[in-house]
Amino acid sequence: MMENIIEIKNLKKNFGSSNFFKSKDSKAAVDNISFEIKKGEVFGLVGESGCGKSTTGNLISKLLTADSGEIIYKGININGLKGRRDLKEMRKNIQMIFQDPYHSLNPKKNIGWILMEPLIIHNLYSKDERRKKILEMLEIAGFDESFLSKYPSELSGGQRQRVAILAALMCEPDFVIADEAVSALDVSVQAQILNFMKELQRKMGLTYLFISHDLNVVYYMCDRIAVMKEGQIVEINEAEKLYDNPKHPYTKSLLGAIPGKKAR
Ligand SMILES: Nc1ncnc2c1ncn2[C@@H]1O[C@H](COP(=O)(O)OP(=O)(O)OP(=O)(O)O)[C@@H](O)[C@H]1O
Repeated sequence: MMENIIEIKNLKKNFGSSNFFKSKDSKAAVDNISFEIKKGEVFGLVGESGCGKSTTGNLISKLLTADSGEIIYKGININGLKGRRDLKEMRKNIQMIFQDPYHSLNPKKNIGWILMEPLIIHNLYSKDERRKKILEMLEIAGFDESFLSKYPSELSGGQRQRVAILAALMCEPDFVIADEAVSALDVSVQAQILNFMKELQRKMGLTYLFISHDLNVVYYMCDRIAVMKEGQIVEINEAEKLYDNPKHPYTKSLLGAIPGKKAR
């Protein structure tokens, strides 16, 4: 039995700012969801725009604070975590990759700086070791050393996303939340980035929460998939089973919207 790296229990987030303004039927963005992700798994979260996928990712990474529920990461409820040191340690171990590498990379800094920064923030390694680590990561991405002095504006969209991914992985997290990680890229580049993420997963023993509105992309990447609708999870199953034999009408309608279901 594989152990769980994360367990989500009855997680809830309502953006209504105060009880006074909250109408009775205001819907929670994340409405009492529960699921668990096993160590080494790629777990997909799929659903239409506005269903609460990003909010879920942001709650788990603690960019947002949940109203209620538990986020149990390696046995500890991080929803209740307040201490600065505990939070910092958690932020090292749980990293996010976002949709838009144009905005997530600092345009004024070169790639060497961008990859060095996380190591400095978390005070990891000596100077020499940092350089070694950066070169090691560059090699995995297929970049040579000259890349370090380049600026984000000199890179293609796919190269930028690779750099953003490397930056997220510099501190060797074990759990990575990828929120629409390939949605901003040309279709021709998407597969390369997905394969790159798979390769990194194998090499670094990562677990992914992979968020996307694109069921084909999720199917390609994931071991198990949760389908989200209006803040709730309506179905969770192994990717193959969910794709071939959807149970919930909403999953069926999502699949029905795919012109030609792709094989993986
Ligand atoms: N910071 C916020 N303040 C108020 N409402 C928000 C905020 N963030 C999200 N929402 C609302 O919460 C709901 C869920 O949004 P969320 O971004 O999580 O959905 P999503 O499935 O990720 O969609 P998308 O892919 O379009 O981002 C939406 O109704 C959205 O308008």
